[in-house]
Amino acid sequence: MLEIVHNPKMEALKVIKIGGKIIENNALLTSFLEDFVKLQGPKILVHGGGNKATEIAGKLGYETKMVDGRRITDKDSMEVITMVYGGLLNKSIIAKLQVKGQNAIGLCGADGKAIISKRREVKEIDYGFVGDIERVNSGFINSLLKQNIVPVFSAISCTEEGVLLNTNGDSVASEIAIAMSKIYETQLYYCSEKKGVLKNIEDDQSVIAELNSDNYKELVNSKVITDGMLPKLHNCFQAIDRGVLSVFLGDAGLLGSNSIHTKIVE
Ligand SMILES: Nc1ncnc2c1ncn2[C@@H]1O[C@H](COP(=O)(O)OP(=O)(O)O)[C@@H](O)[C@H]1O
Ligand SMILES: CC(=O)N[C@@H](CCC(=O)OP(=O)(O)O)C(=O)O
Repeated sequence: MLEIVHNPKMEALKVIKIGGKIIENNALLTSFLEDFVKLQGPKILVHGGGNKATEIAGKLGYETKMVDGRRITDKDSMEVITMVYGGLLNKSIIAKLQVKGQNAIGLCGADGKAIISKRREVKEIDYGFVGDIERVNSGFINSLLKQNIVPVFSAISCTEEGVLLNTNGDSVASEIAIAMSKIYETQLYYCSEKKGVLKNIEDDQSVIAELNSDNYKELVNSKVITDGMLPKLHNCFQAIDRGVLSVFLGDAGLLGSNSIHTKIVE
């Protein structure tokens, strides 16, 4: 594995991802955004919104199919995704941040050619318009940070040919954090409905304080870690292996003081 030497002279950057279960709960979203606004220094927000996309698709008469926590995204679903993630959710979050005095700009991967991806190859499953990230335009993102504008990314990337692709929000956050690590000492935070990785999914207090890759593999094999937590933790360890200084998982209160959480360690 590549040895990563952190440069203490680099400025700190925080990349924070919030899941759809926080966005759809107004009280949770408001208290999260209050903590987010209070964070000093450069910061980037990434948001999901899977549940809202499923709800709106249902109202339009489209059925949603998920495989291993990933959405099968046909042409109709991709139109819903673009409207819901890139429009409704992204712009609502921006409006809430502006009211709290935080200047922010809402983006998807096509804006500023920020996140370029490739359509996922069809193997056993055809995921449709789903993208795997190839590169992140760290220079463009940094130009926004230097103007004290907070970039807020939805979970949409774009191919070189200009095709918008639905992209896992956790992967968007980790790939941005990895790319920005060349310029900043980057910390990555995943805020979801649970306080962290749980030893027992039935017990919300059973948070594992520190998780390394060996414990992680054991917990996957013993099926303690399942569903959306699988791709999330894969992204966490990718980030740590590829230059991100630290990674934390917690709930909507993760940015507040004294919150219980899981720290990913090497
Ligand atoms: N061991 C575990 N600890 C915590 N959550 C887990 C665990 N195993 C599975 N999960 C599930 O993973 C979910 C988090 O993933 P996901 O739904 O993709 O988050 P989000 O959409 O909020 O980013 C939790 O809500 C929980 O249902
Ligand atoms: C390819 C894929 O599955 N993309 C996700 C992107 C949204 C997301 O990640 O939302 P949460 O963080 O709320 O789960 C989806 O459409 O559900």
